[in-house]
Amino acid sequence: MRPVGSKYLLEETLGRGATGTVWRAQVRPDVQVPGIEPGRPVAIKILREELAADPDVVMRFLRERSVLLRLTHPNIVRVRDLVVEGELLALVMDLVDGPDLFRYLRSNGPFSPIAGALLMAQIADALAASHADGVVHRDLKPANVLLASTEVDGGEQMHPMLTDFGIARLADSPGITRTHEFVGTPAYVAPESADGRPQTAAVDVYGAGIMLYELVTGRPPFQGDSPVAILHAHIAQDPERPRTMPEPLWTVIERCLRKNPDERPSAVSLAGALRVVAAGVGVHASPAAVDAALAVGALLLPEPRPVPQPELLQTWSDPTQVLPTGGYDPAAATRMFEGAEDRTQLMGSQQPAPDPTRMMPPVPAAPAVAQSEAPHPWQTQLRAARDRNQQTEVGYFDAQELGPPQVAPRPYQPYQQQAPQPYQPYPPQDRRPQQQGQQGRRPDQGGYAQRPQADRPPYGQQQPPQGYQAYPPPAAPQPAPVRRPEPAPQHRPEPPAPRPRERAPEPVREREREREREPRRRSRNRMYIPGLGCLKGCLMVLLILAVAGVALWNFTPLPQYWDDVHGWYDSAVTWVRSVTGK
Ligand SMILES: Nc1ncnc2c1ncn2[C@@H]1O[C@H](COP(=O)(O)OP(=O)(O)OP(=O)(O)O)[C@@H](O)[C@H]1O
Repeated sequence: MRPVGSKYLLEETLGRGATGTVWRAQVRPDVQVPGIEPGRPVAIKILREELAADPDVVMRFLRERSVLLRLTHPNIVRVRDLVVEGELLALVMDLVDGPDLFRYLRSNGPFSPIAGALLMAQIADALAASHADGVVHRDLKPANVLLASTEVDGGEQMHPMLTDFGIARLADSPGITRTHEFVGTPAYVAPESADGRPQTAAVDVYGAGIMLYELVTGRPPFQGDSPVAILHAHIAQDPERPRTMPEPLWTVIERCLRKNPDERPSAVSLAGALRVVAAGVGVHASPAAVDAALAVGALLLPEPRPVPQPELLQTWSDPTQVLPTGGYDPAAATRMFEGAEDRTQLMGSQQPAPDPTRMMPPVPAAPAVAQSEAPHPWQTQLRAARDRNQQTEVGYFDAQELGPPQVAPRPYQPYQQQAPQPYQPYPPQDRRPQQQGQQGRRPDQGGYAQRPQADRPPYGQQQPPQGYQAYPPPAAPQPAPVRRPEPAPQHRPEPPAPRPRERAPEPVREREREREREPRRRSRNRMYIPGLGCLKGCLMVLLILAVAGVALWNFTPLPQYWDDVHGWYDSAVTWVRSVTGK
């Protein structure tokens, strides 16, 4: 077993992501770590060297450790320790014995609407808890949900656990992303993140909407040939309702995927709404449950105006201050900072403005880069997007290679203009796992869709909106559009203030400057030919075989053997002929 830091022994690699490698590990026998029972295996995420070497990341790591350590919820993978020793930056977590949701989806196919809604409700619970604690996840995706299996009533039930809290924030460091990089996963990135606008808790709700869509359909709603195209789609495209998606579930997804973060529900209301939907789309749902599900739009209330959290703001305005850590004494981590005044000074000189969203304050700008030199957020975001759609991206993306957007922004279409898609019952071959012990029943046993439309009260008489505009039913023609039309070429209607792009300097000089200060740039394949690697391998094997054949023929007695074999063959033929007389 390989020692790591002074307290842990690594056993085996569990997986590798963009931000680090996760190991199965255990505490050294001679060491006591509060919260970790001796001998209990743990998972350790060792952050990439590049991150660990960045003073800003280290500083964030130290400042956020108390928040991460106290983040406790049944659906959140518990962080037990943060290690900062020398060049090592690592998070010690509870080990979850089970696949991640990404892998599960790939091997088992999509979930039924009920199972998907119930699973996401638990993830929304975890988000609600973390948002209440001032932590935005920022990289919600199936790969960051681990599925532990728990025993319930003698059977196994999947228990989703959200992991990787804070990692996206750590990786989104000026030192790391200074040269126009982007942290996130293109398929799950909220429009405001792609656009370089402030990220609040609403980015997680957007990610939850994307995940929910993917859970029940098997694919995310926005796709494209490249990360750039996907980012464009997040900003400019409206999601389309799949024909088999139950109306209440679509209402929830559509609200989570609103382009305007203020129109998205809070995580708390999302969790509640999903449970109402799960209870009302089952085949044996009671009429009252069906009605409640149909009126779910009224439950999707946005985040109330957040109150600044004094403790967090205080900590953030004074980076040298350490929050109480709830019994845990991360002395090793703190020691690392002794004598590192420069870093502290650097952060201290950038006091972030209090963030009214109660979330962690925005990433401070790199002091070395003057505002006038800063690239437009689009350059920043798009350059960083790379070719893998599912992994968190911390990459370099050259704006010169972007060219025009690959997904042409669609003109806005009010919801009512879309062809109404009648609700279809779930396909009978639905084979998705149902969460045991929940209200959900197999969809193929009749139900939600079979309730006559006439039984339902008219929409106007359903639960009134509670301080938030209810989403109109897709089938009912409404004269007024739900959302404001947005002019297609500019993705946002407002900006009264000049956009950063307009303030950006002349692009050629900008690119030259960036090239000078971009030591980490790697060469990129300009063209990707599928199967080229395999073809090259085959040709190489053929070449080696040919060379080996020539060598054998010329430098061994093989020709002699060949002549002998020939001779034997001729003799045999002659003998056969003489025997048969032919
Ligand atoms: N606490 C844990 N217990 C068990 N396995 C874990 C734990 N955390 C992560 N893993 C496994 O380790 C692998 C890598 O995790 P990691 O978070 O680095 O991957 P990722 O989410 O794909 O990466 P990234 O978010 O950086 O793109 C995953 O396959 C996951 O299943």
